[in-house]
Amino acid sequence: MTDLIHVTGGTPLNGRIRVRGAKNFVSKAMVASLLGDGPSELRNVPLIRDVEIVKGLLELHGVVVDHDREGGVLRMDSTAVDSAHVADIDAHAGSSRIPILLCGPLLHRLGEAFIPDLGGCHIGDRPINFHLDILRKFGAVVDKRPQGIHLTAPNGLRGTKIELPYPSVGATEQLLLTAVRAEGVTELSNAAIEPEIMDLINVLQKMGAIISVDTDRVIRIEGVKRLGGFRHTALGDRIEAASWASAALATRGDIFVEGATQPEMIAFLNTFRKVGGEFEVEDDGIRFYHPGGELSSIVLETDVHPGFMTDWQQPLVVALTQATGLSIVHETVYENRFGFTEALRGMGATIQVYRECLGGLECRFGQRNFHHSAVISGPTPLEAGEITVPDLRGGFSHLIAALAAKGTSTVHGIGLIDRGYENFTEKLAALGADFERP
Ligand SMILES: CC(=O)N[C@H]1[C@@H](OP(=O)(O)OP(=O)(O)OC[C@H]2O[C@@H](n3ccc(=O)[nH]c3=O)[C@H](O)[C@@H]2O)O[C@H](CO)[C@@H](O)[C@@H]1O
Ligand SMILES: C=C(OP(=O)(O)O)C(=O)O
Repeated sequence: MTDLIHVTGGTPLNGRIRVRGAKNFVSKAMVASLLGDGPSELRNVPLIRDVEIVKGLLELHGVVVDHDREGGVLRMDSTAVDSAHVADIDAHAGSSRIPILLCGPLLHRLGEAFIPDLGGCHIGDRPINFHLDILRKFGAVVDKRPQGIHLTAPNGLRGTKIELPYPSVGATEQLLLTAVRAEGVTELSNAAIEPEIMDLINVLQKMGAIISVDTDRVIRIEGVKRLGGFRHTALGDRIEAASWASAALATRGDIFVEGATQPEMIAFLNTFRKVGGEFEVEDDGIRFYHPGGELSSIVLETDVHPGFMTDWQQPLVVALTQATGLSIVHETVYENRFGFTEALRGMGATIQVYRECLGGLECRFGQRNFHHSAVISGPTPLEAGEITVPDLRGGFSHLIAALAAKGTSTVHGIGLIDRGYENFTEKLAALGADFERP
């Protein structure tokens, strides 16, 4: 298969598809298995590239992984974890952001860790200063080398008190994965509380950890000496669900997303309704549909949970090109997440990006040189284009634009989409899309 897809747009997407476990949880639960003495079993695992990447990382460290791909079950046995394979792990440089989360588990298991340069979507600088500050506070010694970061813990890891400058998802996970086996008590203030983090806490508690979460973003962990394995079914992927919902809206379609769940999508559902989309929540999923007539423009700010998440922003912006009036979107989580709008402009969308904060939320990017607000004027018919995928969600957004556009578009670099969307071409086919992946 080549890395491109030809899409002939203009057909509403109609039908039923299924989403499985969340990319942003499954990969972390896989890392958690490294902390356990016994075997772990994770169910509802999607076939996405990030799972393959983390499987490779675990295997490199001696974890025996059995993957029932169709059944979506991963069995991970970390009994034989024995070395950090410093040279080999370099092969994972640039693959995803997950390697940084191996620090705590490897320091506990081996007293040493080597982390190659990270990958992930290019939607901002994505520094790891919070991660390294956390690890240092636990007592780790961090040595930055040209090809990555080497960590040791000569005196073991000890519980600590930390306040995050910003409720970072990854840094909160870093702290959890390190604190559960550190000596003593750890307290984190200004923690991220995304549903994927709560499910990671579920996993860690099943393994034997003692963790409490207060309503004011404070997480407290009492370190324990050993953890066992876990058996767990991953929560569904609310980003994938929202992406298909946005595709239904942009193509005037009707999609039932099996596996989508309401509690994790409250903020998205509110916004979807304000734009004019309709939805019906069922026990096994959510039906998202365009009810006919015009869509409404909205004012939207992305935020940490329980706000409107940044990963929902890009697919929804495509639907907003079809709404009547001016929509304003203020991106407050990443400084550079509107790059994908350039291709949309090339397809006929009217989108202007601004350095200013167009919204009321306090944001870290306001007085700096980042185009992090967008004004979308609609409705604008979209014309087919030749597009190159910039990042995971931006790529899916381009796909939606091509599906909504008149004519045949060519989307290059769709391999990036496989990182977070399971079998998306099969799902497109099930929804009646007209496309060819040569
Ligand atoms: C694999 C995974 O789960 N990825 C998700 C995770 O990314 P990730 O965990 O990388 O995102 P963070 O929540 O850490 O990042 C949020 C903000 O904090 C900043 N920051 C973060 C860490 C740090 O050490 N220093 C720092 O300045 C980042 O640059 C960004 O501006 O949460 C994001 C926010 O919901 C999602 O968009 C990503 O899909
Ligand atoms: C930004 C994302 O992922 P990552 O952190 O893996 O780059 C995403 O899932 O949209």
